[in-house]
Amino acid sequence: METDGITIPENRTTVVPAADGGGLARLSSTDFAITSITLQTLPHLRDYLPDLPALRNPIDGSRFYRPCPGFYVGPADVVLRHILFDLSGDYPPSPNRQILAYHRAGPRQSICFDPAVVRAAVVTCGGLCPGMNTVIRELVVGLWDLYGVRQIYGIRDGYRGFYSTEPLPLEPRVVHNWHKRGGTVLATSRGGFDLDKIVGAIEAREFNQVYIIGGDGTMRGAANIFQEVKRRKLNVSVVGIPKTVDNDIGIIDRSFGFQTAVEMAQQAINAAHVEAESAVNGIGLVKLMGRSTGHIALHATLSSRDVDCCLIPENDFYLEGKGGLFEFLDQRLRQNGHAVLVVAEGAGQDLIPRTHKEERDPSGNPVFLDVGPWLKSELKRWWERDHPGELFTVKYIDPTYMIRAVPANATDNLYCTLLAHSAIHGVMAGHTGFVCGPINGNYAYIPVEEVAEAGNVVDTQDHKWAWVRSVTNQPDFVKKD
Ligand SMILES: Nc1ncnc2c1ncn2[C@@H]1O[C@H](COP(=O)(O)OP(=O)(O)OP(=O)(O)O)[C@@H](O)[C@H]1O
Ligand SMILES: O=P(O)(O)OC[C@H]1O[C@](O)(CO)[C@@H](O)[C@@H]1O
Ligand SMILES: [Mg+2]
Repeated sequence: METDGITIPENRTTVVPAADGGGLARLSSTDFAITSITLQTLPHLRDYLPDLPALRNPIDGSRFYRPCPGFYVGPADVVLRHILFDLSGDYPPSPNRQILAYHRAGPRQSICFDPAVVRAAVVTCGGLCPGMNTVIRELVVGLWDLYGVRQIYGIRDGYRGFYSTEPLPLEPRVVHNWHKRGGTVLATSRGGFDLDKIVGAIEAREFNQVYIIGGDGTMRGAANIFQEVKRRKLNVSVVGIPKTVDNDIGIIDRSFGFQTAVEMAQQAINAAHVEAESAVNGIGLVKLMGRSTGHIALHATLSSRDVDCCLIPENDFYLEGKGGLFEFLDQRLRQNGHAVLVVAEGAGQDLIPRTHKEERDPSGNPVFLDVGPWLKSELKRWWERDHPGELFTVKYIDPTYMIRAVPANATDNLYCTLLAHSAIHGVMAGHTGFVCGPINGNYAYIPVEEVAEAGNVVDTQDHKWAWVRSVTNQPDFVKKD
Protein backbone atom coordinates (compact mmCIF):
# COMPACT_ATOMS: atom_id res chain seq x y z
CA MET A 1 0.00 0.00 0.00
CA GLU A 2 1.31 3.44 -0.97
CA THR A 3 0.20 6.22 1.36
CA ASP A 4 1.73 9.66 1.36
CA GLY A 5 4.80 8.31 -0.39
CA ILE A 6 5.52 5.66 2.24
CA THR A 7 5.22 2.03 1.28
CA ILE A 8 3.76 -0.10 4.03
CA PRO A 9 3.38 -3.84 3.61
CA GLU A 10 -0.19 -4.80 4.41
CA ASN A 11 -1.80 -8.17 4.84
CA ARG A 12 1.48 -9.85 4.24
CA THR A 13 4.26 -10.88 6.44
CA THR A 14 7.10 -8.57 7.33
CA VAL A 15 9.82 -10.95 8.42
CA VAL A 16 11.88 -9.65 11.27
CA PRO A 17 14.81 -12.00 11.75
CA ALA A 18 15.09 -13.33 15.27
CA ALA A 19 18.83 -12.85 15.27
CA ASP A 20 20.77 -12.54 18.49
CA GLY A 21 20.17 -9.16 19.99
CA GLY A 22 17.64 -8.52 17.21
CA GLY A 23 15.72 -5.60 18.76
CA LEU A 24 12.02 -6.05 18.14
CA ALA A 25 12.36 -9.68 17.19
CA ARG A 26 13.87 -11.01 20.36
CA LEU A 27 11.78 -10.31 23.41
CA SER A 28 13.78 -12.23 25.95
CA SER A 29 16.67 -14.53 26.34
CA THR A 30 14.31 -17.48 25.84
CA ASP A 31 13.54 -18.92 22.42
CA PHE A 32 10.42 -16.81 22.05
CA ALA A 33 10.49 -14.40 19.16
CA ILE A 34 7.97 -12.41 17.24
CA THR A 35 8.81 -13.33 13.69
CA SER A 36 6.50 -10.95 11.94
CA ILE A 37 3.95 -8.21 12.21
CA THR A 38 1.03 -8.35 9.81
CA LEU A 39 -0.64 -5.04 9.18
CA GLN A 40 -4.34 -5.33 8.38
CA THR A 41 -5.35 -3.71 5.12
CA LEU A 42 -7.38 -0.58 5.69
CA PRO A 43 -9.62 0.19 2.72
CA HIS A 44 -9.21 3.59 1.10
CA LEU A 45 -11.29 5.38 -1.51
CA ARG A 46 -8.21 5.51 -3.74
CA ASP A 47 -8.35 1.69 -3.97
CA TYR A 48 -11.04 2.23 -6.59
CA LEU A 49 -10.89 6.00 -7.24
CA PRO A 50 -7.15 6.54 -7.83
CA ASP A 51 -7.43 10.18 -8.86
CA LEU A 52 -8.73 11.61 -5.61
CA PRO A 53 -6.90 14.75 -4.48
CA ALA A 54 -4.45 14.94 -1.61
CA LEU A 55 -5.32 18.10 0.31
CA ARG A 56 -3.66 19.81 3.23
CA ASN A 57 -5.42 19.10 6.52
CA PRO A 58 -7.21 22.32 7.52
CA ILE A 59 -6.25 21.68 11.14
CA ASP A 60 -2.84 23.00 10.02
CA GLY A 61 -4.39 26.45 9.75
CA SER A 62 -6.55 26.24 12.87
CA ARG A 63 -7.02 29.59 14.59
CA PHE A 64 -7.04 27.87 17.95
CA TYR A 65 -3.97 25.69 18.06
CA ARG A 66 -0.95 24.68 16.08
CA PRO A 67 -0.50 20.97 15.56
CA CYS A 68 2.59 20.00 17.55
CA PRO A 69 5.22 17.55 16.28
CA GLY A 70 3.73 14.07 16.38
CA PHE A 71 0.18 15.42 16.11
CA TYR A 72 -0.43 13.75 12.79
CA VAL A 73 -0.61 10.00 12.56
CA GLY A 74 1.19 8.43 9.64
CA PRO A 75 0.66 5.20 7.73
CA ALA A 76 3.44 3.50 9.66
CA ASP A 77 1.76 4.12 13.03
CA VAL A 78 0.16 0.90 14.20
CA VAL A 79 -1.62 -0.62 17.18
CA LEU A 80 -0.86 -4.24 18.04
CA ARG A 81 -3.78 -6.60 18.53
CA HIS A 82 -2.16 -8.47 21.40
CA ILE A 83 0.00 -7.19 24.19
CA LEU A 84 -0.03 -10.29 26.35
CA PHE A 85 2.35 -13.07 25.50
CA ASP A 86 3.37 -16.33 27.03
CA LEU A 87 7.09 -16.37 26.40
CA SER A 88 7.36 -20.09 26.95
CA GLY A 89 4.18 -21.26 25.32
CA ASP A 90 1.77 -20.45 22.57
CA TYR A 91 -0.19 -17.40 23.54
CA PRO A 92 -1.61 -15.68 21.64
CA PRO A 93 -2.16 -18.61 19.29
CA SER A 94 -0.79 -17.35 16.00
CA PRO A 95 0.83 -19.23 13.17
CA ASN A 96 4.55 -18.55 12.93
CA ARG A 97 4.40 -16.03 15.76
CA GLN A 98 2.74 -13.45 13.57
CA ILE A 99 1.39 -10.45 15.37
CA LEU A 100 -1.59 -8.65 13.94
CA ALA A 101 -1.49 -4.85 13.75
CA TYR A 102 -4.02 -2.19 12.77
CA HIS A 103 -3.54 1.34 11.53
CA ARG A 104 -3.59 3.81 14.36
CA ALA A 105 -6.51 6.23 14.47
CA GLY A 106 -5.94 9.97 14.43
CA PRO A 107 -5.56 13.03 12.21
CA ARG A 108 -3.74 12.59 8.92
CA GLN A 109 -1.59 15.37 7.42
CA SER A 110 -3.18 14.91 4.03
CA ILE A 111 -6.91 14.52 3.46
CA CYS A 112 -9.08 13.49 0.51
CA PHE A 113 -12.20 15.56 1.07
CA ASP A 114 -12.58 19.27 0.51
CA PRO A 115 -14.66 20.26 3.57
CA ALA A 116 -16.72 22.60 1.38
CA VAL A 117 -18.14 19.66 -0.58
CA VAL A 118 -18.58 17.19 2.28
CA ARG A 119 -22.15 16.03 2.84
CA ALA A 120 -22.09 13.86 5.95
CA ALA A 121 -24.87 11.55 7.16
CA VAL A 122 -25.13 10.15 10.70
CA VAL A 123 -27.40 7.24 11.60
CA THR A 124 -28.08 5.22 14.77
CA CYS A 125 -29.33 1.62 14.56
CA GLY A 126 -30.24 -1.26 16.90
CA GLY A 127 -31.02 -0.99 20.62
CA LEU A 128 -30.25 1.98 22.83
CA CYS A 129 -26.96 2.44 24.58
CA PRO A 130 -25.72 5.25 26.85
CA GLY A 131 -23.63 7.70 24.84
CA MET A 132 -25.32 7.51 21.43
CA ASN A 133 -26.25 11.19 21.59
CA THR A 134 -22.73 12.09 22.67
CA VAL A 135 -21.27 10.39 19.59
CA ILE A 136 -23.74 12.22 17.32
CA ARG A 137 -22.94 15.53 19.02
CA GLU A 138 -19.20 15.04 18.75
CA LEU A 139 -19.44 14.02 15.11
CA VAL A 140 -21.31 17.22 14.33
CA VAL A 141 -19.14 19.52 16.42
CA GLY A 142 -15.92 17.77 15.33
CA LEU A 143 -16.72 17.95 11.61
CA TRP A 144 -17.80 21.57 12.01
CA ASP A 145 -14.99 22.88 14.21
CA LEU A 146 -12.01 20.73 13.23
CA TYR A 147 -12.58 20.53 9.49
CA GLY A 148 -15.05 23.30 8.68
CA VAL A 149 -17.71 20.94 7.31
CA ARG A 150 -21.10 22.66 7.08
CA GLN A 151 -23.41 20.05 5.51
CA ILE A 152 -24.18 17.47 8.19
CA TYR A 153 -27.42 15.48 8.33
CA GLY A 154 -29.01 13.13 10.82
CA ILE A 155 -30.82 10.10 9.40
CA ARG A 156 -33.87 9.37 11.50
CA ASP A 157 -35.17 5.95 12.59
CA GLY A 158 -32.17 3.71 11.85
CA TYR A 159 -31.33 2.13 8.50
CA ARG A 160 -34.88 2.43 7.15
CA GLY A 161 -34.63 6.22 7.62
CA PHE A 162 -32.26 6.51 4.65
CA TYR A 163 -35.12 5.80 2.27
CA SER A 164 -38.22 6.64 4.32
CA THR A 165 -37.58 9.97 6.06
CA GLU A 166 -36.18 13.40 5.33
CA PRO A 167 -32.65 13.97 6.69
CA LEU A 168 -32.39 16.35 9.63
CA PRO A 169 -29.83 19.17 9.15
CA LEU A 170 -27.45 19.25 12.10
CA GLU A 171 -25.10 21.92 13.37
CA PRO A 172 -23.42 22.64 16.72
CA ARG A 173 -26.27 24.90 17.83
CA VAL A 174 -28.75 22.06 17.35
CA VAL A 175 -26.77 19.34 19.12
CA HIS A 176 -24.97 21.33 21.82
CA ASN A 177 -26.68 19.66 24.81
CA TRP A 178 -27.49 16.26 23.33
CA HIS A 179 -24.76 14.54 25.35
CA LYS A 180 -26.85 15.10 28.47
CA ARG A 181 -29.70 13.02 27.12
CA GLY A 182 -30.17 9.26 27.12
CA GLY A 183 -31.28 7.41 23.99
CA THR A 184 -30.78 8.82 20.51
CA VAL A 185 -32.40 12.02 19.37
CA LEU A 186 -32.24 10.68 15.82
CA ALA A 187 -34.32 7.63 16.89
CA THR A 188 -33.35 4.07 16.05
CA SER A 189 -35.01 0.87 14.91
CA ARG A 190 -34.42 -2.78 14.16
CA GLY A 191 -34.92 -4.35 10.74
CA GLY A 192 -35.62 -2.28 7.63
CA PHE A 193 -32.25 -3.01 6.05
CA ASP A 194 -32.72 -2.71 2.29
CA LEU A 195 -29.29 -2.43 0.70
CA ASP A 196 -30.44 -1.18 -2.66
CA LYS A 197 -32.70 1.48 -1.22
CA ILE A 198 -30.12 2.60 1.34
CA VAL A 199 -27.27 3.00 -1.17
CA GLY A 200 -29.72 4.49 -3.66
CA ALA A 201 -30.67 7.12 -1.07
CA ILE A 202 -27.01 7.81 -0.26
CA GLU A 203 -26.43 8.46 -3.97
CA ALA A 204 -29.61 10.47 -4.47
CA ARG A 205 -28.91 12.70 -1.46
CA GLU A 206 -25.28 13.07 -2.55
CA PHE A 207 -23.89 12.04 0.82
CA ASN A 208 -20.16 11.37 0.61
CA GLN A 209 -19.50 10.49 4.27
CA VAL A 210 -21.70 8.01 6.15
CA TYR A 211 -21.25 7.57 9.90
CA ILE A 212 -23.07 4.46 11.16
CA ILE A 213 -23.49 4.00 14.92
CA GLY A 214 -24.64 0.53 15.94
CA GLY A 215 -23.96 -2.96 17.24
CA ASP A 216 -22.93 -6.22 15.60
CA GLY A 217 -26.01 -6.36 13.34
CA THR A 218 -25.47 -2.75 12.31
CA MET A 219 -21.82 -3.48 11.50
CA ARG A 220 -22.87 -6.38 9.24
CA GLY A 221 -25.15 -3.92 7.48
CA ALA A 222 -22.34 -1.34 7.26
CA ALA A 223 -20.06 -3.96 5.68
CA ASN A 224 -22.71 -4.59 3.01
CA ILE A 225 -23.18 -0.87 2.40
CA PHE A 226 -19.42 -0.41 2.03
CA GLN A 227 -19.20 -3.27 -0.50
CA GLU A 228 -22.11 -1.92 -2.53
CA VAL A 229 -20.71 1.64 -2.48
CA LYS A 230 -17.41 0.23 -3.69
CA ARG A 231 -19.10 -1.85 -6.40
CA ARG A 232 -20.79 1.31 -7.66
CA LYS A 233 -17.44 3.15 -7.39
CA LEU A 234 -18.99 5.96 -5.36
CA ASN A 235 -16.88 8.62 -3.70
CA VAL A 236 -18.46 7.79 -0.33
CA SER A 237 -16.61 6.88 2.87
CA VAL A 238 -18.45 4.49 5.16
CA VAL A 239 -17.43 4.19 8.81
CA GLY A 240 -18.88 2.15 11.66
CA ILE A 241 -18.86 3.38 15.24
CA PRO A 242 -19.41 0.35 17.46
CA LYS A 243 -22.26 0.64 19.96
CA THR A 244 -23.71 -2.08 22.12
CA VAL A 245 -24.71 -2.11 25.73
CA ASP A 246 -24.10 -5.88 25.77
CA ASN A 247 -20.40 -5.43 24.88
CA ASP A 248 -20.74 -8.25 22.36
CA ILE A 249 -18.54 -6.69 19.65
CA GLY A 250 -15.12 -8.26 19.29
CA ILE A 251 -11.58 -6.91 18.79
CA ILE A 252 -12.20 -3.57 20.55
CA ASP A 253 -11.55 -3.30 24.28
CA ARG A 254 -15.19 -2.61 25.14
CA SER A 255 -18.10 -0.75 23.64
CA PHE A 256 -19.19 2.70 24.80
CA GLY A 257 -22.07 2.81 27.27
CA PHE A 258 -21.15 -0.53 28.75
CA GLN A 259 -19.55 0.97 31.84
CA THR A 260 -22.53 3.24 32.40
CA ALA A 261 -24.85 0.22 32.18
CA VAL A 262 -22.75 -1.70 34.69
CA GLU A 263 -22.88 1.30 37.02
CA MET A 264 -26.67 1.51 36.69
CA ALA A 265 -26.98 -2.21 37.42
CA GLN A 266 -25.42 -1.60 40.84
CA GLN A 267 -28.58 0.15 42.00
CA ALA A 268 -30.66 -2.93 41.25
CA ILE A 269 -28.16 -5.24 42.94
CA ASN A 270 -27.98 -2.98 45.99
CA ALA A 271 -31.76 -2.97 46.31
CA ALA A 272 -31.89 -6.76 45.91
CA HIS A 273 -29.26 -7.10 48.62
CA VAL A 274 -31.10 -4.81 51.04
CA GLU A 275 -34.38 -6.65 50.46
CA ALA A 276 -32.79 -10.08 50.84
CA GLU A 277 -30.83 -9.12 53.95
CA SER A 278 -33.91 -7.68 55.63
CA ALA A 279 -35.99 -10.82 55.14
CA VAL A 280 -35.93 -14.27 56.73
CA ASN A 281 -34.35 -16.58 54.18
CA GLY A 282 -34.41 -13.79 51.63
CA ILE A 283 -33.26 -14.15 48.06
CA GLY A 284 -32.67 -11.08 45.89
CA LEU A 285 -32.87 -11.95 42.20
CA VAL A 286 -31.75 -9.45 39.56
CA LYS A 287 -32.08 -9.98 35.82
CA LEU A 288 -29.71 -7.93 33.68
CA MET A 289 -29.46 -7.34 29.94
CA GLY A 290 -27.14 -9.45 27.88
CA ARG A 291 -28.83 -11.21 25.01
CA SER A 292 -26.17 -13.76 24.24
CA THR A 293 -23.38 -12.56 26.46
CA GLY A 294 -22.98 -12.21 30.19
CA HIS A 295 -20.59 -9.24 30.24
CA ILE A 296 -22.98 -6.89 32.06
CA ALA A 297 -23.89 -9.54 34.67
CA LEU A 298 -20.23 -10.48 35.12
CA HIS A 299 -18.94 -6.92 35.54
CA ALA A 300 -21.87 -5.94 37.75
CA THR A 301 -21.15 -8.95 39.95
CA LEU A 302 -17.47 -8.17 40.23
CA SER A 303 -18.04 -4.53 41.07
CA SER A 304 -20.84 -5.20 43.55
CA ARG A 305 -19.33 -7.88 45.82
CA ASP A 306 -22.82 -8.54 47.25
CA VAL A 307 -23.62 -11.17 44.65
CA ASP A 308 -23.64 -14.83 45.69
CA CYS A 309 -24.13 -16.32 42.25
CA CYS A 310 -23.87 -14.98 38.71
CA LEU A 311 -25.60 -16.91 35.91
CA ILE A 312 -24.59 -16.17 32.32
CA PRO A 313 -25.45 -17.67 28.92
CA GLU A 314 -21.88 -18.86 28.39
CA ASN A 315 -21.95 -21.11 31.47
CA ASP A 316 -24.78 -23.65 31.61
CA PHE A 317 -26.29 -24.21 35.03
CA TYR A 318 -28.76 -26.62 36.60
CA LEU A 319 -31.08 -26.37 39.57
CA GLU A 320 -31.47 -29.74 41.29
CA GLY A 321 -29.05 -32.20 42.82
CA LYS A 322 -25.42 -32.20 43.81
CA GLY A 323 -23.54 -29.13 42.63
CA GLY A 324 -26.78 -27.48 41.51
CA LEU A 325 -28.12 -24.01 42.25
CA PHE A 326 -30.60 -25.11 44.94
CA GLU A 327 -27.98 -26.99 46.93
CA PHE A 328 -25.71 -23.93 46.80
CA LEU A 329 -28.49 -21.56 47.89
CA ASP A 330 -29.45 -23.88 50.71
CA GLN A 331 -25.91 -23.56 52.10
CA ARG A 332 -25.82 -19.79 51.62
CA LEU A 333 -29.15 -19.27 53.35
CA ARG A 334 -28.04 -21.42 56.27
CA GLN A 335 -24.72 -19.50 56.48
CA ASN A 336 -25.87 -15.93 55.86
CA GLY A 337 -29.66 -15.92 56.03
CA HIS A 338 -29.86 -14.34 52.58
CA ALA A 339 -28.43 -14.58 49.06
CA VAL A 340 -28.26 -12.43 45.92
CA LEU A 341 -28.52 -13.92 42.44
CA VAL A 342 -27.71 -12.10 39.20
CA VAL A 343 -28.92 -13.66 35.99
CA ALA A 344 -28.22 -12.46 32.46
CA GLU A 345 -31.32 -12.48 30.26
CA GLY A 346 -29.82 -15.04 27.89
CA ALA A 347 -28.95 -17.56 30.63
CA GLY A 348 -30.81 -20.82 31.22
CA GLN A 349 -32.75 -20.69 27.94
CA ASP A 350 -32.66 -24.45 27.48
CA LEU A 351 -34.03 -25.06 30.99
CA ILE A 352 -37.18 -22.99 30.55
CA PRO A 353 -40.15 -24.91 29.15
CA ARG A 354 -41.09 -23.56 25.73
CA THR A 355 -44.81 -23.18 25.17
CA HIS A 356 -44.67 -21.42 21.81
CA LYS A 357 -42.44 -21.27 18.73
CA GLU A 358 -39.18 -19.31 18.90
CA GLU A 359 -39.74 -15.66 17.95
CA ARG A 360 -37.39 -13.27 16.22
CA ASP A 361 -37.26 -9.48 16.37
CA PRO A 362 -37.35 -7.43 13.11
CA SER A 363 -33.55 -7.69 12.84
CA GLY A 364 -33.65 -11.48 13.15
CA ASN A 365 -32.37 -11.65 16.73
CA PRO A 366 -33.98 -14.35 18.89
CA VAL A 367 -36.54 -13.15 21.41
CA PHE A 368 -35.67 -14.97 24.60
CA LEU A 369 -37.87 -16.70 27.12
CA ASP A 370 -38.01 -14.67 30.32
CA VAL A 371 -35.55 -16.27 32.70
CA GLY A 372 -36.39 -13.96 35.64
CA PRO A 373 -40.00 -14.92 36.46
CA TRP A 374 -39.23 -18.56 35.62
CA LEU A 375 -36.34 -18.65 38.09
CA LYS A 376 -38.38 -16.88 40.73
CA SER A 377 -41.16 -19.47 40.52
CA GLU A 378 -38.65 -22.35 40.48
CA LEU A 379 -37.05 -20.99 43.63
CA LYS A 380 -40.43 -20.81 45.39
CA ARG A 381 -41.38 -24.30 44.23
CA TRP A 382 -38.09 -25.68 45.53
CA TRP A 383 -38.40 -24.01 48.94
CA GLU A 384 -42.00 -25.08 49.53
CA ARG A 385 -41.08 -28.63 48.59
CA ASP A 386 -37.86 -28.93 50.64
CA HIS A 387 -38.61 -26.56 53.54
CA PRO A 388 -42.38 -26.63 54.04
CA GLY A 389 -43.65 -24.11 56.58
CA GLU A 390 -40.34 -22.17 56.80
CA LEU A 391 -40.33 -18.48 55.96
CA PHE A 392 -38.86 -17.61 52.57
CA THR A 393 -38.92 -14.57 50.27
CA VAL A 394 -37.75 -13.97 46.71
CA LYS A 395 -37.56 -10.31 45.69
CA TYR A 396 -37.21 -10.12 41.94
CA ILE A 397 -35.83 -6.95 40.30
CA ASP A 398 -35.76 -6.48 36.54
CA PRO A 399 -34.22 -3.08 35.73
CA THR A 400 -34.31 -3.87 31.96
CA TYR A 401 -34.17 -0.61 30.02
CA MET A 402 -33.17 1.46 33.06
CA ILE A 403 -29.54 0.46 32.63
CA ARG A 404 -29.30 1.59 29.02
CA ALA A 405 -31.81 4.46 28.68
CA VAL A 406 -29.59 6.90 30.58
CA PRO A 407 -26.96 9.44 29.52
CA ALA A 408 -23.38 8.20 29.48
CA ASN A 409 -21.22 8.63 32.56
CA ALA A 410 -18.03 10.72 32.40
CA THR A 411 -15.80 7.86 31.27
CA ASP A 412 -18.17 6.83 28.51
CA ASN A 413 -18.66 10.45 27.40
CA LEU A 414 -14.93 10.86 26.99
CA TYR A 415 -14.77 7.57 25.14
CA CYS A 416 -17.59 8.67 22.80
CA THR A 417 -15.74 11.88 21.98
CA LEU A 418 -12.55 10.03 21.08
CA LEU A 419 -14.50 7.58 18.92
CA ALA A 420 -16.25 10.37 17.03
CA HIS A 421 -13.00 12.25 16.42
CA SER A 422 -11.23 9.06 15.34
CA ALA A 423 -14.01 8.35 12.86
CA ILE A 424 -13.89 11.87 11.43
CA HIS A 425 -10.11 11.88 10.96
CA GLY A 426 -10.14 8.51 9.21
CA VAL A 427 -12.99 9.46 6.90
CA MET A 428 -11.57 12.88 6.02
CA ALA A 429 -8.32 11.10 5.07
CA GLY A 430 -10.29 8.98 2.60
CA HIS A 431 -10.42 5.73 4.53
CA THR A 432 -13.61 3.74 4.21
CA GLY A 433 -15.07 0.39 5.23
CA PHE A 434 -13.64 0.62 8.70
CA VAL A 435 -14.63 0.76 12.34
CA CYS A 436 -12.79 2.78 14.93
CA GLY A 437 -12.22 1.60 18.46
CA PRO A 438 -9.69 1.13 21.23
CA ILE A 439 -7.41 -1.91 21.16
CA ASN A 440 -5.36 -2.26 24.30
CA GLY A 441 -6.15 1.35 25.13
CA ASN A 442 -5.06 2.82 21.79
CA TYR A 443 -7.51 3.87 19.09
CA ALA A 444 -7.26 1.96 15.84
CA TYR A 445 -9.00 1.54 12.48
CA ILE A 446 -10.27 -2.00 11.92
CA PRO A 447 -11.78 -3.28 8.65
CA VAL A 448 -15.57 -3.31 9.12
CA GLU A 449 -15.87 -6.85 7.77
CA GLU A 450 -13.56 -8.11 10.49
CA VAL A 451 -15.60 -6.41 13.21
CA ALA A 452 -18.88 -7.65 11.69
CA GLU A 453 -17.65 -11.22 12.03
CA ALA A 454 -15.96 -10.98 15.42
CA GLY A 455 -18.24 -11.56 18.36
CA ASN A 456 -17.30 -11.15 21.99
CA VAL A 457 -18.59 -13.69 24.46
CA VAL A 458 -17.42 -14.30 28.02
CA ASP A 459 -14.55 -16.76 27.98
CA THR A 460 -15.30 -19.06 30.90
CA GLN A 461 -11.76 -20.43 30.68
CA ASP A 462 -10.05 -17.12 31.33
CA HIS A 463 -9.03 -15.25 34.44
CA LYS A 464 -12.03 -12.95 34.59
CA TRP A 465 -14.55 -15.75 34.99
CA ALA A 466 -12.24 -17.48 37.49
CA TRP A 467 -12.23 -14.19 39.37
CA VAL A 468 -16.04 -14.17 39.51
CA ARG A 469 -16.00 -17.68 40.90
CA SER A 470 -13.39 -16.76 43.49
CA VAL A 471 -15.49 -13.76 44.60
CA THR A 472 -18.81 -15.62 44.76
CA ASN A 473 -17.53 -19.15 45.44
CA GLN A 474 -20.42 -20.33 43.31
CA PRO A 475 -20.50 -23.83 41.81
CA ASP A 476 -19.01 -24.47 38.39
CA PHE A 477 -22.20 -26.35 37.41
CA VAL A 478 -20.17 -29.13 35.86
CA LYS A 479 -21.96 -32.38 36.69
CA LYS A 480 -19.67 -34.90 38.36
CA ASP A 481 -20.64 -38.57 38.15
N1 LIG B 1 -26.60 -9.45 8.54
C1 LIG B 1 -27.11 -8.22 8.37
N2 LIG B 1 -27.03 -7.60 7.17
C2 LIG B 1 -27.54 -6.37 7.00
N3 LIG B 1 -28.16 -5.67 7.97
C3 LIG B 1 -28.28 -6.23 9.17
C4 LIG B 1 -27.77 -7.53 9.44
N4 LIG B 1 -28.03 -7.83 10.74
C5 LIG B 1 -28.68 -6.76 11.23
N5 LIG B 1 -28.83 -5.80 10.31
C6 LIG B 1 -29.49 -4.50 10.47
O1 LIG B 1 -28.77 -3.72 11.41
C7 LIG B 1 -29.66 -2.97 12.23
C8 LIG B 1 -29.38 -3.23 13.69
O2 LIG B 1 -29.29 -4.63 13.96
P1 LIG B 1 -29.70 -5.22 15.39
O3 LIG B 1 -31.12 -4.92 15.67
O4 LIG B 1 -29.29 -6.65 15.41
O5 LIG B 1 -28.91 -4.36 16.44
P2 LIG B 1 -27.36 -4.21 16.70
O6 LIG B 1 -26.77 -3.30 15.71
O7 LIG B 1 -26.74 -5.57 16.78
O8 LIG B 1 -27.35 -3.47 18.09
P3 LIG B 1 -27.68 -4.06 19.54
O9 LIG B 1 -27.54 -5.56 19.47
O10 LIG B 1 -26.68 -3.43 20.42
O11 LIG B 1 -29.05 -3.62 19.86
C9 LIG B 1 -31.08 -3.38 11.82
O12 LIG B 1 -31.62 -2.37 11.02
C10 LIG B 1 -30.88 -4.68 11.06
O13 LIG B 1 -31.84 -4.86 10.04
O1 LIG C 1 -34.56 -2.86 22.35
P1 LIG C 1 -35.19 -4.20 22.31
O2 LIG C 1 -35.57 -4.57 20.91
O3 LIG C 1 -36.25 -4.40 23.31
O4 LIG C 1 -34.06 -5.25 22.63
C1 LIG C 1 -33.49 -5.51 23.86
C2 LIG C 1 -32.15 -6.13 23.60
O5 LIG C 1 -31.26 -5.12 23.22
C3 LIG C 1 -30.06 -5.20 23.97
O6 LIG C 1 -30.09 -4.18 24.92
C4 LIG C 1 -28.85 -4.97 23.11
O7 LIG C 1 -28.79 -5.91 22.09
C5 LIG C 1 -30.11 -6.59 24.62
O8 LIG C 1 -29.44 -6.64 25.84
C6 LIG C 1 -31.58 -6.80 24.77
O9 LIG C 1 -31.89 -8.17 24.72
MG1 LIG D 1 -26.58 -6.93 18.42
